[in-house]
Amino acid sequence: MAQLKDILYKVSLQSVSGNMETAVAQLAFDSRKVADGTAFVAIKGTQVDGHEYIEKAIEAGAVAIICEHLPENLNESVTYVQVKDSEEALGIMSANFFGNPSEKLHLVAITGTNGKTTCVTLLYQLFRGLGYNTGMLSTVENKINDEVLKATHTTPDAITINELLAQMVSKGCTHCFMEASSHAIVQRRIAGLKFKGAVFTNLSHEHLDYHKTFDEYIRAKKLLFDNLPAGAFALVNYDDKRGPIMLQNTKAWKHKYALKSFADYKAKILSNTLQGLELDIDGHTVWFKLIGDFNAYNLLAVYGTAILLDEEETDVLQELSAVDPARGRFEIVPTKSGITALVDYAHTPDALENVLHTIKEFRTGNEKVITVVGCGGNRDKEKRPVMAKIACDFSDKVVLTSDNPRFEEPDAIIADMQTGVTPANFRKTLVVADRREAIKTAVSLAEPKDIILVAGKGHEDYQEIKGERFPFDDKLILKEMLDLIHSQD
Ligand SMILES: CC(=O)N[C@H]1[C@@H](OP(=O)(O)OP(=O)(O)OC[C@H]2O[C@@H](n3ccc(=O)[nH]c3=O)[C@H](O)[C@@H]2O)O[C@H](CO)[C@@H](O)[C@@H]1O[C@H](C)C(=O)N[C@@H](C)C(=O)N[C@H](CCC(=O)O)C(=O)O
Ligand SMILES: Nc1ncnc2c1ncn2[C@@H]1O[C@H](COP(=O)(O)OP(=O)(O)OP(=O)(O)O)[C@@H](O)[C@H]1O
Ligand SMILES: N[C@H](CCC[C@H](N)C(=O)O)C(=O)O
Ligand SMILES: [Mg+2]
Repeated sequence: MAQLKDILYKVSLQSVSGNMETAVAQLAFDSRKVADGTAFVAIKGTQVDGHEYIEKAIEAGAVAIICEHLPENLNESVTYVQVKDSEEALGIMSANFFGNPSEKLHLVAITGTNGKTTCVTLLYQLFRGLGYNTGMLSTVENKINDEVLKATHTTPDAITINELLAQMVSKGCTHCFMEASSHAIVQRRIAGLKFKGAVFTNLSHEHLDYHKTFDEYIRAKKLLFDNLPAGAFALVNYDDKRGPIMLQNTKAWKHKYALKSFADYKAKILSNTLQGLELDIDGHTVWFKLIGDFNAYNLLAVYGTAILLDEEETDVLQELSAVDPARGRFEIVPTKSGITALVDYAHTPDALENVLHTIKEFRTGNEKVITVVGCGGNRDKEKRPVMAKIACDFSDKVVLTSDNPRFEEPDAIIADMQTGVTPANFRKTLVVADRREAIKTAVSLAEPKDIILVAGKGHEDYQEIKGERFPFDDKLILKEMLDLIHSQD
C-alpha cells in the first residue's frame, strides 16, 4: 500500500479534488482490471477513450481517478486528479508505485526498426556469461535470470515493465536490457524509467499505419534519446542515415558504431558463411555464431554497449563469440534432405531484403531460392507491395500467403502485395492463402540443394485471425512437411 501523493511524485498535476493521502493498493489503466483500492488512469486509446470507463472503474472499487478531463459528476468518496498527459502520468506513477526499480540496476534500451530483439538477446546472454544476474524484456520472451516469462508486447505497458523490473531487483539483477518499440515511446510506456543508456540500430519503413508519416516515426525513436539524462550513454549506428539525428538533442554521452563511417566502435567483416561471421572488432579477430552482414551491426552494437558498461574488451569478445541468435532469426531447420530450410522474422522490407541478400551471397546459382511470405493484417499497408517485390527480385519462386490477417481478409492483403509484382516476375509467384498449405507447396517445389525461406513470423507460435490466436509455428510445420515430402531423398 502506498499513499496517492507519493505515487504522484514528479507527475505534473493540473487539479485535485479529494484526499491525496488515500491508500492505493494497485494501479490500473483498464477498468476490467480494477479491484478495491485501485488508482485508475484514464487513457485516450486508438480504439476507445478510457475516460468513458471512469464510472465502471469506480463501481469496481477504484479509490482514485487520474484523467485528462474531469467527469461532470464527481463521486465524493473518490479522489480525482487531473493531469495534462495521462500516459506520461501512468509511466511515472508505475515507477513510483514499484519503488523506482530502474534506478537500482543498469537499464539499457534498444530501439530501431530491426535488430532490437537480436541485440537484447545477445546482451542478456553476454551479461549472464560474464557472471551477472540479468533481466531482459523482449518481443520473444521476458527473462529474470533463467526464469522465462511470457511476453505479449515488444515493450510491455508501464505497470508491467516496472513490476518486472522490481522482481529483477528483488532477485539481485544488476542489469536489464529491454526493447523500446516506437509505439511504446509514443505511448509513454517508458516514462519514469531511468536509463543507463540507449542504443539505436537502424530505421526503415515500418508502422506507418500508426505513425502516419516517416518523420513522425523518426521523431518517436528520437524521443528516447532526447529524454536521456546527462550521465547516460547514447550509442547509435552511424552508418544509418538517421544515426546523427538521434544524437542531435540528447544530453547523454554520445557514441557511435559503424562498419563504414568513422566511429568509436568499428568492425570489419572478414568472412560471412552459413556457419557464422568472422569479424575484426577494434583490432581483434573473432568468430561469431550469427549469420548475415546485418548481424555484424548487431554484434558491434552489443560490443559497444558492454564496453560502455565498463566491461573488459577481451572478456566481452570471448563470451560474445559463444552466444546464440534469438529464436526465429535466421534459424536453420535441420533436415536430411539436402534442402536448406530457414525461418526468419523478417516482416519489414529492409529485413526481408537483408535476409534474401545474405542468402544470395551463400548460394551458388545452381539451386532455387523459394520464399514464403505474407504481410500482417491491420498493420502498415504501404509495405505490402514493397515486400512482394523484394521477395520476387531475390527468389526463383515466391509463395504469397497470410501472416496474422487479424481483422482483414487474407485475399485482400495478398492482392495488395500483388500490386508490387511486376509482369516479368508474375510467373514466379503462387498464391496460397492458407499458410500451412503455402509451406507445404514450397517444400513440394524444393529439390535437394534448394533454399526455402519462410519469412515474417520467426518465433511466433500462433496465427492471429479475427481476434483469436490459433497455434501455428513455421518451424514445426516446415519440419513436418520436409519429413513428409522429402524423407526418401
Ligand atoms: C495500437 C496500440 O499500440 N495499442 C496499444 C494501446 O491500446 P489502445 O490505444 O488501442 O487502447 P484502447 O483499446 O483504445 O483503449 C483505451 C484505454 O481504455 C481502456 N479500456 C478499454 C476498454 C474497457 O472496457 N475499459 C477500459 O478501461 C484501455 O485499457 C485503454 O487504457 O495500449 C494498450 C495498453 O498498453 C496496448 O495493449 C495496445 O497494444 C495493442 C494490443 C497492440 O497490438 N499493439 C502493438 C501495435 C504494439 O504495441 N506493438 C509494439 C511493437 C511494434 C514493433 O516493434 O514492431 C510493441 O511494443 O509490442
Ligand atoms: N541490424 C539489422 N539490420 C537489418 N535487419 C535486421 C537487423 N537485425 C535483424 N534484422 C532482420 O530483422 C528481423 C527482425 O529482427 P529482430 O527481431 O532482432 O528485430 P526487432 O527490432 O526486435 O523487431 P520487432 O520490432 O518486430 O520486435 C530479423 O529476423 C532479420 O531478418
Ligand atoms: N511487432 C510487430 C510484429 C509483426 C510480425 C508479423 N508477423 C505481423 O504480424 O505483421 C507488430 O506487431 O506489428
Ligand atoms: Mg523485437
